Amino acid sequence: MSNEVRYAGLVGVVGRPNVGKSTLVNALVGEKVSIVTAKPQTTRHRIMGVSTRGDRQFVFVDTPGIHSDTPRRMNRDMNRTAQDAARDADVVLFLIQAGQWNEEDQAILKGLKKLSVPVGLVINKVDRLDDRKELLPFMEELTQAADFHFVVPLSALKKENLEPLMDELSVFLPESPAFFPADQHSDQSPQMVAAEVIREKLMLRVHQEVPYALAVQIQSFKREGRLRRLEAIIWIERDGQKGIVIGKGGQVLKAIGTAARKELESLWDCRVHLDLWVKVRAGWPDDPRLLGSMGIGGE
Ligand SMILES: Nc1nc2c(ncn2[C@@H]2O[C@H](COP(=O)(O)OP(=O)(O)OP(=O)(O)O)[C@@H](O)[C@H]2O)c(=O)[nH]1
Repeated sequence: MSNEVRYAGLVGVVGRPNVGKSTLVNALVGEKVSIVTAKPQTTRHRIMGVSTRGDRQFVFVDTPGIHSDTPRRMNRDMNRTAQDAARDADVVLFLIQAGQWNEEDQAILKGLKKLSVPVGLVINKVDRLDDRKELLPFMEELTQAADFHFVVPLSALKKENLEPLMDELSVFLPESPAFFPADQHSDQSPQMVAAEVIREKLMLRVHQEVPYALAVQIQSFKREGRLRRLEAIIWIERDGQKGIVIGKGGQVLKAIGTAARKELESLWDCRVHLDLWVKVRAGWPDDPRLLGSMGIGGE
């Protein structure tokens, strides 16, 4: 049997922040392509995860959470990316959390109804329900609210019920040659991966003290045989945040650097030398040039 790809398409993944979009894409693709933290709004780039199975290739467009209020430029850019992703897709997965339905979900559904793209509903985090019988009335209510092409309850975290979702999705892939080689799982450059991994380690350690106002820019990236040498800048908004990110005697920054280096070494299977610098630029979330250089929107 030939394994050549005959059907390939884009699967948009939308949903309010923190419903588990990144976790789902990572689980479906089978490796970590998008960073996951417990803090909402961690996904900024339009990251693709690619899964090739036999003659079918699924390209997941893992979008930032769609937000209803958008006071700052960064959020506006994120919103636009999310909507573009949904419009370009062959099929859209609308993620919600089991047992929860709020105004944000409602607003996203309203936006999706305007698109002429088929939408399937994914009810994630079913493992958090005390009693799975609660799912039935919840599913019934939602299927009355909209005409979804399919509804799949699952747990992205526990990797439960993922196969039925892939079966549903495969019907929507148009006839097309592959977009990516079968062994490729992501369209991200190593620089983007490095920036995301560093930002994940940062968020895990300092997000309570420095909410959102953090960005990572890779300043230089060099390959020297089996070593990759990176210099990265951590941008913060205020001088007062420097101490938090650096920590007493540089301890916090050192821990972040070590954690990021170890993860990159295992991802890339080579040695990594990582230098981190902390710099202040007031108002960076409103600076289109800086955002553009980090791959977040920009004009
Ligand atoms: N219990 C449980 N937790 C989950 C499940 N899926 C995701 N989570 C958790 O929910 C949190 C948010 O997951 P993400 O995948 O980052 O959510 P997201 O929708 O991509 O979030 P944004 O990037 O902010 O848009 C993380 O702490 C995940 O571990 C699930 O099936 N069950």
